[in-house]
Amino acid sequence: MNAIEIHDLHKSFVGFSLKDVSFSVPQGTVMGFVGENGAGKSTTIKCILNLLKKEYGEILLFGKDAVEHEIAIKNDIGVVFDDLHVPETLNATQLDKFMKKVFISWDSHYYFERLAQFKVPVQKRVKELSRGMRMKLSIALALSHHPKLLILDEPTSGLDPIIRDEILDLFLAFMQDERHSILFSSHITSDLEKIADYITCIHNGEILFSESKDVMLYEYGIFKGSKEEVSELPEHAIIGKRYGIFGVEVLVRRNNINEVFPLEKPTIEEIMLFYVKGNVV
Ligand SMILES: Nc1ncnc2c1ncn2[C@@H]1O[C@H](COP(=O)(O)OP(=O)(O)OP(=O)(O)O)[C@@H](O)[C@H]1O
Repeated sequence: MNAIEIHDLHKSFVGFSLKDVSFSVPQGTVMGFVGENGAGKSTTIKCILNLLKKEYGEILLFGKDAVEHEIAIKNDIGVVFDDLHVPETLNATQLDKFMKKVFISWDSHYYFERLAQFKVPVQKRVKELSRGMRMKLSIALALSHHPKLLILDEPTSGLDPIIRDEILDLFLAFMQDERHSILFSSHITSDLEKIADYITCIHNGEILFSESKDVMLYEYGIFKGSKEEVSELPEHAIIGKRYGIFGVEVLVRRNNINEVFPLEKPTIEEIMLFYVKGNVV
């Protein structure tokens, strides 16, 4: 089963639209969601959560229509945005009382255990917490009603590498249960390299690719050479080209290329850059 299934999602603002966005997050997997600033990641996530009304298209969560079954489904979802959206004057203990009223499955014991594990002070008001602490509190809040799906919109942005690593470990621990799934939007592709099973890339409101990370890293290769050498590559194998002072870099699919061409292994960031900025002419 798919935790998330999106078919032909369309949503317009003045000067921007999501155009027939389709992709799925299989249950038990982590989907990395990448794209430039303004590509449409948050808009897609807000449509999934019904915080924005879609114009057309279908969004299924655990096989059920996300709008029709919104209230029942919300109990199975934990959400982390890039900042904590709760009243700033409350502390973590007061937030526990509030969350008990929101979620029937709210687990105070589990919540305070996570806060102790993350070393989040429970009496400090939200506005007095550092950014890393706020994000850890946000994650404790998202996890403590025992969701099956986490939807994360840039949860590690602006955090130092040590806290980011701790937070990624929390998500990996969450994924120990094979029924759990994560949709993880991020600009930090190295984070996704660590935890994602699939990568979906959006550009100008359109999905460029949605593929298995391992397959991508195995199937794609970068050829570096002169213009003459590059002209010998079969056109249909070329996904993108970047011209530099020392020659041309070309992203290709390995199985379309003769073995005589030496290929380097790309990173997710490079694959994304070639798709978005790579000029094929
Ligand atoms: N409520 C809104 N009203 C009008 N335009 C909006 C609204 N929300 C988003 N947009 C526009 O939609 C486009 C996509 O924005 P979105 O926030 O989805 O991008 P993003 O991929 O999440 O970007 P970032 O990585 O910077 O967070 C942008 O051009 C943005 O200005």
